[in-house]
Amino acid sequence: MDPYSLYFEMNRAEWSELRYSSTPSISREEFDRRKGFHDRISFQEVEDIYLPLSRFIHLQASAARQLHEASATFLQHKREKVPFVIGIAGSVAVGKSTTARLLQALLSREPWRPQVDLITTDGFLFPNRVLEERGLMKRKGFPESYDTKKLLQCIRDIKAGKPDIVVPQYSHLSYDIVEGEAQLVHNPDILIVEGINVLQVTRDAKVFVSDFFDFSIYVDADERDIERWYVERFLMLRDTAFRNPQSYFHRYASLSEDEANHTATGIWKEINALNLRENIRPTKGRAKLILRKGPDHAIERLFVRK
Ligand SMILES: Nc1ncnc2c1ncn2[C@@H]1O[C@H](COP(=O)(O)OP(=O)(O)OP(=O)(O)O)[C@@H](O)[C@H]1O
Ligand SMILES: CC(C)(CO)[C@@H](O)C(=O)NCCC(=O)O
Repeated sequence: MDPYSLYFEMNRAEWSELRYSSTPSISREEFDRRKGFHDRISFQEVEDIYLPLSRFIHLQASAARQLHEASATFLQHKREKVPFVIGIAGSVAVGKSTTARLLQALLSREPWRPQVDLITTDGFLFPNRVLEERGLMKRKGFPESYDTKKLLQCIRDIKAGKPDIVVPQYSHLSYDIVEGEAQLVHNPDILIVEGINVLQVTRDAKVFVSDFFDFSIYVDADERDIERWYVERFLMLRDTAFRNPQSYFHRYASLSEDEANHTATGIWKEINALNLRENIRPTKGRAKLILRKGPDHAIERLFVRK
């Protein structure tokens, strides 16, 4: 079975042609001004890939709103604001957070000025205390390490338009849930849910997070490239965040480059690569859009569900 037969395949050149029908554009000045808007993403990448993508999602959201209005009129019900929910899945270190933050910024610039909120499923990991009790500290990111019931309830409530939904927060610095900290989601126009597990289904559940998605994206790349990005990020963190005594990985700050390489490769192989193969990559074919990156993070091919 060809897993891609359900998709329109487009290469970078074909996709980037779409930017000519994609308003509003963004100037170099605005791009430079909005630091943090793009992390390490190049202006070219935003112009060629992410502007048409924002436009494409805007189109999907508008169509969903129109359909909702038509249904409400037909049913003689008052129409309500229903958030358009987008899931972003993919491996650890493939660039989900970066893609999610950029899309959040671009979508909120669309002419209808939607309120776009972004949450990550990291906040639904069990706290380390629970993971330790259950012997799951080396299974962080695997399905059993998440409070999936709580995650489902939260997405369901947001999709139902309930106000002030509380999303727990995870800190990569302390490598744990931050007790007493929360993000409040107040009935946004668009909600982006980013996380390795957002397209997962389990045999024992009857409802899945993706049942509440209107659109979904899988960020894909060659496993060897993702491993390299993971190790590069680890090395970068060794020189920055790990230096902070509050960091769970503070002990890694004093590693030599070779030792850090070895440690990061070990964590990748023992935890994240296993999870990618067993639980994350098998969900790729459930996404409405697959973004396929090349070795330098540039998107080379896109697969859009027919
Ligand atoms: N488009 C891009 N261009 C250049 N670098 C990028 C791009 N996207 C991500 N990166 C880099 O790749 C690394 C991983 O990115 P990011 O943190 O967004 O991944 P993630 O999938 O959210 O990871 P995790 O699941 O571990 O939180 C980071 O060092 C980031 O700066
Ligand atoms: C929090 C997750 C699971 C997902 O973002 C990931 O970043 C993680 O911590 N994985 C466990 C192994 C590691 O430390 O990379």
